[in-house]
Amino acid sequence: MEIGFLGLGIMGKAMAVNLLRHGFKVTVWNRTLSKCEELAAEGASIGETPAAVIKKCKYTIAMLSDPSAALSVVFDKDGVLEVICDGKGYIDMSTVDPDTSLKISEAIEHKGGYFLEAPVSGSKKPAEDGQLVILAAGKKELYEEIIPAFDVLGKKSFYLGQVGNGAKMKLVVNMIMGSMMNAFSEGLCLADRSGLNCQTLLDVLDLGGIANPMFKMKGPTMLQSSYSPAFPLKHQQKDMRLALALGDENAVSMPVAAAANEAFKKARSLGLGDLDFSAVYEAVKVAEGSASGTK
Ligand SMILES: NC(=O)C1=CN([C@@H]2O[C@H](COP(=O)(O)OP(=O)(O)OC[C@H]3O[C@@H](n4cnc5c(N)ncnc54)[C@H](OP(=O)(O)O)[C@@H]3O)[C@@H](O)[C@H]2O)C=CC1
Ligand SMILES: O=CC(=O)O
Repeated sequence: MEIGFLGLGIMGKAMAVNLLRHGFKVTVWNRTLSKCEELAAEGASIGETPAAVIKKCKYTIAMLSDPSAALSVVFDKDGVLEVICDGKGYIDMSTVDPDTSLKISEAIEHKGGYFLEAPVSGSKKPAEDGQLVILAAGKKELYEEIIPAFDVLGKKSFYLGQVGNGAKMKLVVNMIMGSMMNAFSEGLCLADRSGLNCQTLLDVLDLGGIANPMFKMKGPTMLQSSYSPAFPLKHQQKDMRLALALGDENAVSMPVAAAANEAFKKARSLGLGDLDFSAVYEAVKVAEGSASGTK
């Protein structure tokens, strides 16, 4: 199966490498074209534009930063829409809002192409290990045809029905994750400020009912203030913002998520947006520091 791949960031690069290592022929494109070289060394072909990739491949996957990137790659000059046609499939695995996905889906189907949204849960390591959880929605036939690739990229795929449902599911999951990361950061801060040993807190958490892989993986690096990006904080804040918009639309009150979003915004304003999302701990520490200073 020949697959096109648009977007070679943290996730896209790992996913494209996985496909190559499992015998897929892959043609890649990235806005910063130099990033394609590493993939070429793994055996990928390079497409000069998104349109060139679509032209060459029956199926093309996109893994881009946000709604504006996802729209730009489809609608701009030399974009997907210029050449997509009958019999071609476009699978957008970026985390975007349902409206963005729907806009892309309608434009592609209008040209005779097939569309699937398929955002993923799981970060850099699961992407490298082919252990993502895939949240697909859209054209069922395309979902069935692309399963061999999904089987390489993920440990489980869900087919969720109409376009928008994959985006919504992903935003709900990441809204919960971002809120948890904030509660965790506040807990670490409270333990520290009240004279407890934070490593002991991690050990206690890991043995109880709220043990989870995220606390286990991020806790030790957070205690070392080490935030090499697996999931960039700016993307987590984008997901909180999009989840809150979904809440607005459905009149769902989400005060916990709204507070978490503020903390991620604060972290961005401190220049932490390109670090891992666990760097929100630094923003929480700053907030707690100024609060205790005014006591
Ligand atoms: N990292 C993670 O743990 C996870 C991320 N996600 C989601 O996956 C998506 C990708 O994440 P990740 O790989 O971490 O992000 P990165 O920031 O590492 O990569 C973003 C990619 O988008 C491209 N891009 C950005 N803006 C544009 C634009 N205007 N036009 C064309 N291309 C553009 C970048 O190109 P360039 O190299 O030129 O900048 C790059 O290839 C995001 O939606 C994210 O929320 C989902 C699950 C986990
Ligand atoms: O979107 C991020 C993730 O870890 O999943």
